[in-house]
Amino acid sequence: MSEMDLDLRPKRLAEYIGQEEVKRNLSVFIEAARVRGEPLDHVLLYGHPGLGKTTLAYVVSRELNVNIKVTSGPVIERAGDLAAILTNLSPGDVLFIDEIHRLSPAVEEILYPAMEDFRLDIMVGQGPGAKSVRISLPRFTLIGATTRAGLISAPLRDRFGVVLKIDFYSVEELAAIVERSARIMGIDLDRSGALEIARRSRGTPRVANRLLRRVCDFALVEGHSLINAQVASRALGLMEVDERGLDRTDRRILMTIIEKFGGGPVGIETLATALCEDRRTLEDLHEPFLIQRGYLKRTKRGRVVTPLAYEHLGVFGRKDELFDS
Ligand SMILES: Nc1ncnc2c1ncn2[C@@H]1O[C@H](COP(=O)(O)OP(=O)(O)OP(=O)(O)O)[C@@H](O)[C@H]1O
Repeated sequence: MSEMDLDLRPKRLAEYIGQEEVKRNLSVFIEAARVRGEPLDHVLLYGHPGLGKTTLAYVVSRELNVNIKVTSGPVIERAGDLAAILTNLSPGDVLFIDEIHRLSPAVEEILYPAMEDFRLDIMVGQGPGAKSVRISLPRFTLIGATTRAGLISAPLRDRFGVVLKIDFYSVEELAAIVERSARIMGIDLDRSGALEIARRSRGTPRVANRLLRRVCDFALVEGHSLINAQVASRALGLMEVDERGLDRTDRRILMTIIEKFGGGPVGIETLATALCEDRRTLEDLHEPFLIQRGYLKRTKRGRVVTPLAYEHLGVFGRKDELFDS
């Protein structure tokens, strides 16, 4: 992550835009932990990539006035890696594990007693001489993040006292995020420009800030000192982000289902192969947005495009047979 991203991150709960219910819940739990002088209960955050889960974990640690250690599921390969991280925490610290659903079963196993009783049971040595050693840990708060709560094993999920869903943002909230970022970056952006970027940001702050930067590059090269709706719209048009926020890949996904698979249903693996895209990219980055906006449906037999997709792409054909009869 670049320095810029870190600078744009809100530092306090009050600066974190949107997610009102999540913030309300967290502030109560944070306050209660503070009054009791105890660490915050373990928190599981779930939501699509780029919605600000990592940002929120930093905010929570700052509100608690403790250190945060950041890692991710795939990085912790062996039980020993996790043991090293846990034994280095100070009392009250936050441990943030991104993509927590990707922890290996062996690592998950040692995480359970660490979360529940703040102890580690590890095997030392091999063969008949091997013995289990118990180490007590400082009381810490685990914040786990995952793209889908369903990907997490039930025993792990049950050990989180607080489970919070981070949702897509509204256009108004994204406009506020873009305006805040523009202020920090010293960019002249008016309300119409902010709304134009927000509308095309697929409900996601990470996308909003990325589009803001690209629009800004465009304005610089074209010599516009102020970013308004017109400048933003032209720049986003050149980037092939359409007025409903679909990018080239989104349109390619819908078009491929229509042209190669008669509108669907088609399985995700087959679709990924036809598109030469990684299945995870499709599932994590494109599908949730297309489904949420009603362009795509997930059925038992695979993915199906909706009449809205045909309409948006200006394609006619199977639509009538499929949906109107
Ligand atoms: N609720 C918010 N309010 C204000 N700014 C936000 C908010 N959420 C995210 N941002 C901004 O959006 C930028 C992009 O978010 P970023 O990609 O860092 O999210 P993230 O926390 O890594 O997401 P996730 O962990 O959910 O994938 C951040 O630098 C931050 O400035």
